[in-house]
Amino acid sequence: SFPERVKIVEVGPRDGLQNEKTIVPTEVKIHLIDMLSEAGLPVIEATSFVSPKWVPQMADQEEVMRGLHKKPGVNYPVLTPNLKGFQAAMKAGAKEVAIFGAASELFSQKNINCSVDESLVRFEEVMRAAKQEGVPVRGYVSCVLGCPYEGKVSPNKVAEVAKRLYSMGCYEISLGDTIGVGTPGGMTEMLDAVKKEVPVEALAVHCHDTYGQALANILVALQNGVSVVDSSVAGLGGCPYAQGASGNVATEDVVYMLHGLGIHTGVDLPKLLAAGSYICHSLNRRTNSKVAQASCKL
Ligand SMILES: CC(C)(COP(=O)([O-])OP(=O)([O-])OC[C@H]1O[C@@H](n2cnc3c(N)ncnc32)[C@H](O)[C@@H]1OP(=O)([O-])[O-])[C@@H](O)C(=O)NCCC(=O)NCCSC(=O)C[C@@](C)(O)CC(=O)[O-]
Repeated sequence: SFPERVKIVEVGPRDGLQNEKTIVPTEVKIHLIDMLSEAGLPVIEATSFVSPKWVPQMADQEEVMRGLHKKPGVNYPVLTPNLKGFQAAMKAGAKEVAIFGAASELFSQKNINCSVDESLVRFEEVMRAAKQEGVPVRGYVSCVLGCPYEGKVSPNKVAEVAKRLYSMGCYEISLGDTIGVGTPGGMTEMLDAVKKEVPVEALAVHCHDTYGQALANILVALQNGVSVVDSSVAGLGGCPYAQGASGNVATEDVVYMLHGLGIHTGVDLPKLLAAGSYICHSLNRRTNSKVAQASCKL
């Protein structure tokens, strides 16, 4: 059986754009976020407070936060890898943050320049500060179904990192198939291990679509009781520290599948398609959403 309602976490403005080679103008990012909120998305990850030397595309994080038109009832979380990022996010008016760890040592080193254990110490600092400010924190675990540097990742390692993030106070744990290598069997095995440590109500899946497996993996996650799905409008994206990782599953395709299953999302598909078309036009690139491609031909 499937959940009646699924919360979609739109990560296009952050995960989708962070890897674009040419700097996307701040006003384009803001307009995209506003179109996504108008389309009914309840959570839009807006930007990240990371080092501009590491991810130049996110260097305008403060302007984005100040420029977007906050729609009542919509959350605009931002990534914060450390206390410095958290403090900058608070100054820019963020009301929710996300910390991002990994189930793979090498990925952690490449992505945030520290070991998994060191990252958890940094995240504890962010968590303490967030608790003081009453700010909810989401936790990511990357490489849950494979790592670009280590290959296979053990479901037990994923469960251990997820548990640590949950125990420190993350209200939701997003399980990232960073390079989109997973298949439904691997997703089931990984979720079985994680569900022993973290209640399924607190889990989200974050699937990249590199091998075309994302919708199948999401379907399996829904059958396992997961009711939060991350996705990216037009299937934008890729992680700058995961070579060859293509975009997230397209939000349009997730919404189409969910609505087809009779699952409520609150998202208006035509408005979402318009947001996807806007950003593809601005970036001069083709959409990765099959639903958007099909809708253009209709
Ligand atoms: C984490 C650090 C900062 C460590 O980087 P570091 O070099 O180890 O940090 P440091 O503390 O030694 O500081 C070095 C310099 O960075 C500055 N700095 C330090 N912190 C910040 C900050 N928060 N904001 C702005 N500046 C910062 C700091 O002030 C200093 O500046 P300098 O003195 O050289 O001028 C770095 O590795 C970094 O920024 N990494 C970015 C990683 C990233 O954004 N990756 C993509 C997102 S994760 C992802 O896409 C996966 C996900 C979430 O989508 C899920 C999935 O698909 O799996």
